[in-house]
Amino acid sequence: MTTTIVTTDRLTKRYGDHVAVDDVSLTVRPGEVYGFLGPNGAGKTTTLRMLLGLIRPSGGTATVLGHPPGAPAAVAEVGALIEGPGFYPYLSGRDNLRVMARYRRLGDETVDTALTRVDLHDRGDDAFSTYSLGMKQRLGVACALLGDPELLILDEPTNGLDPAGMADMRALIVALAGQGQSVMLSSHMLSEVEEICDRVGVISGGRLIAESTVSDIRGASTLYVRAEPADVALAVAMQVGGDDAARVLDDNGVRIELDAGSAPQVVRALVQAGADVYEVRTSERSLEEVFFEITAESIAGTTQGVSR
Ligand SMILES: Nc1ncnc2c1ncn2[C@@H]1O[C@H](COP(=O)(O)OP(=O)(O)OP(=O)(O)O)[C@@H](O)[C@H]1O
Repeated sequence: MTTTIVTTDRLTKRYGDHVAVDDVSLTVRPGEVYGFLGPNGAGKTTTLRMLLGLIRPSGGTATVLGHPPGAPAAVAEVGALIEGPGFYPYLSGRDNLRVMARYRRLGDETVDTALTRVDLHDRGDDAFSTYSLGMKQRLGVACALLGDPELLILDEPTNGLDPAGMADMRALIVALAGQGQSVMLSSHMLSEVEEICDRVGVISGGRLIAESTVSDIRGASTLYVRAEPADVALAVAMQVGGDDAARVLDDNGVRIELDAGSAPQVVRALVQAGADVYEVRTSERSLEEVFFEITAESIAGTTQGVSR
């Protein structure tokens, strides 16, 4: 059995002077949903295209299911939805998939299985042009599922979908992972992927700046305290959590970088200091907040090195 599904080692792609993907080393493990996150232009699609063997790296290496990208053994076991699949508008969804299946020398039965897995079986005989955007995107996933590949690579699968379409796509990805498929998907919509990914890699300006589980990346939960006077609350927070752990928020609340277990200690200290405590709760940073923090730090740290 393969112990890693995808590994890259200092994978790099340059276009002239521009480094689109810069020394990226990442790992996708069996059975996981891996979110590849980054703002527009971060290098997600370029990385995925290298993993699919569609473009050649300028440096570094990648292994997909134990093979070099694009090797026949890798191609046979990877299904991809990248940059909008091209379908014939006048053919039915089923016939579009049959065209693809025959091209890949797969039997027609794989078409029915794929249509069922994306919940399009009942609409399979309707023309592609009559499909909603969400259905078109699901047909793209069905196309990637032909031949039951071990790994699915989905580039921005929720892009352009309405909230209901996004929810359907999320549920589909979770269901596929539940059936044992490893999934690597890219997104710039963090709120989208935090619910469904086991681990995420964050890319910014071509560099992988974090790779971990969603909860590790989000970090420890923090305590939010609203007490008056605010300056007393801040002093207490600094005393309990240390000078750098506490700050006053716009609403006069105080945020303390302490785990939830410290709440009783903080409340006791506030009361002893004569503060009136109105609210104490734990607040987890959303992935969105963390993402902006770490991408901003990464951009600030590399601005001098960025060529335009
Ligand atoms: N063929 C190319 N020639 C020159 N530059 C390119 C080429 N392909 C991509 N780039 C540049 O490489 C960088 C990364 O692009 P890429 O499409 O991988 O980003 P992305 O993270 O997928 O962004 P998006 O979410 O907008 O698709 C961008 O600055 C892009 O302009």
